[in-house]
Amino acid sequence: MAACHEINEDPKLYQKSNKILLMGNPNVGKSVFFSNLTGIRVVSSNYAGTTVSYTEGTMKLGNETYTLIDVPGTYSLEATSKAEEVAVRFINSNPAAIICVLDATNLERNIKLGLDIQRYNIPVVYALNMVDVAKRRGYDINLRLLARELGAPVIPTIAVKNEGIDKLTEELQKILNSSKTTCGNCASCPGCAKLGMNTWDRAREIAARVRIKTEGKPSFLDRLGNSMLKPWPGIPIALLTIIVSLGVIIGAGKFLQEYILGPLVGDVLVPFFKMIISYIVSEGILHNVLIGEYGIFTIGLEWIIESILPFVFLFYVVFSFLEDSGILPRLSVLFDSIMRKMGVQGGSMITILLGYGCAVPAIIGSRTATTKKERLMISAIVCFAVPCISQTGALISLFAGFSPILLVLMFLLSFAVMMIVSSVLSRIIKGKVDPMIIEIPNLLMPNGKAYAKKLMLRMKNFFLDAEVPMLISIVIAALLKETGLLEKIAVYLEPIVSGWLGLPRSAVIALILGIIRREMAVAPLLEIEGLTALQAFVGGTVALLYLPCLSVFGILSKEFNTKTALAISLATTLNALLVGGLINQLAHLFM
Ligand SMILES: Nc1nc2c(ncn2[C@@H]2O[C@H](COP(=O)(O)OP(=O)(O)OP(=O)(O)O)[C@@H](O)[C@H]2O)c(=O)[nH]1
Ligand SMILES: [Mg+2]
Repeated sequence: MAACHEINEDPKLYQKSNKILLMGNPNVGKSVFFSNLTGIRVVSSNYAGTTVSYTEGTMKLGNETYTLIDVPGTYSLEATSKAEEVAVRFINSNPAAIICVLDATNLERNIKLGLDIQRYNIPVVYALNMVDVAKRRGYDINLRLLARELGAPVIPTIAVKNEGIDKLTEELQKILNSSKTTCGNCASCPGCAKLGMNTWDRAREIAARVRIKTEGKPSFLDRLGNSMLKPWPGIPIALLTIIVSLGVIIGAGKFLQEYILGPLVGDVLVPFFKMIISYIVSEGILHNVLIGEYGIFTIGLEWIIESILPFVFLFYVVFSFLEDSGILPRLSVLFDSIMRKMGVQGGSMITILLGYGCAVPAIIGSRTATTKKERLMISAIVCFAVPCISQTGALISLFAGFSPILLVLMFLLSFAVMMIVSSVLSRIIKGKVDPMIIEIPNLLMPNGKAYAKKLMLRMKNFFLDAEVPMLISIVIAALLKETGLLEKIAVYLEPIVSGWLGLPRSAVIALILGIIRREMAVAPLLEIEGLTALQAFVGGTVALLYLPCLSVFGILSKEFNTKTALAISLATTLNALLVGGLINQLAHLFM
């Protein structure tokens, strides 16, 4: 999903009239509301900081059309991160109204933000979301009292089930049509009467008054959620989660590859396209680009559908479950001390894990980091040592012909590189990393519909954003081969490719195409006959550590600057060639 989290900061949007802002603390359900109200699918996950830039959509209320904006979550209106800066900029941009989403299970800090927003004198309606989880935890909320304190309507909602949305839009319409704003300084409403009081104290006091305890025992999910935070049984559960996740991705992926997609490609699709295209296009370059050795309909289908797709699909099946259940932030707490050794805080683990899907959303996701140093550290770690899932799929396919131990060794090697690179960078990069601040969300059973929609969104993004550049790189491969250019380039790179890395000369194409897409640094190796286990390992190592693809280069330039993107690209390439070459040379020395 190369560019699926594309950010689009259009300054004109801040000036637009008729804006309605969806605001609130992180992880309260704003993006689910946004999808429900606009019909536009955006990613929502059960941890703070899913939306780090905004998304806009249109929404009709009566005869009026409004621009609804999914604003990044914010704990306060004093921006402490890049994502929060966006929220503050929006509230100061003269919106027509705000839908402030409150999490019923975290009343104090949600009411605190609600009170802060109240002071802006903008028409607001509060959605008290996650009332189902509050009920599970054994309490209700006195809505009338809360509405009185906040000086605006409060509507109970369960966003994932679309409950309460109609009532919410009805109230929204009413407040937009009335001239009354939330709270001026009227001295008669409870809010203004207590204006002198510290907002935190007021929020605490209101939360205590509106919460009504209904029944005793916490549910199984709440008890499990709490115990997962302690080393016992948290660490065994975490390890089991990791093993099961990898087992599903690799095991089920190989099954899909071997028994379903492999035969589909090899026995049905490739012969079918070969037959049709041979009939239409006669021998020549076009014929070879389409169905030749590096043809789109031969190798393209094989690499994309057979070697990569099963792993991408299963990665998102597993990862989306981990995201929506609230397991990931719990893993971050348990692994905080390891992450600290790498010079980042535990919470950044989620962002780095995102990189195992694709580096682009991980780099954008680093916007939630509270210091520039941490943002740079996360982005660099992802570029240096985290393979994207397409590349992992290609690596699994490459090592399938040898031993699964190679795959384990490759991942151990990437962790070692990650530790070394991060400890060096944490010394080089100036600045500081804040102590861990991570919000632990409720443990949730993912909502089936929301989960399926997210999976579909991610697969759609994979096909649109990742596969187009991959097809382009296959065309380039075919052209390089057909025009004889590949041979000419290979001569220049031979000392590195064959001399230093010990790879066959034809592996040069992997280094060229790897610039466009990460998995393309591996895929051509699948086609080389007679590759030894050592060559496969060295080739895989170079590919894994090699420079990030073009989309990553683009996002690094955008999020930081071109100098940073160039520095990271150069450093990763040198590192890849150095480590790959050393493995080859040492292996020859000892074997
Ligand atoms: N049980 C339950 N889950 C909900 C409800 N609303 C949202 N969720 C889940 O809560 C999680 C957070 O939802 P998001 O829409 O990503 O939250 P957000 O406010 O956009 O979060 P940020 O983008 O991080 O600020 C997701 O896993 C949703 O599926 C609800 O009413 N009940
Ligand atoms: Mg969101």
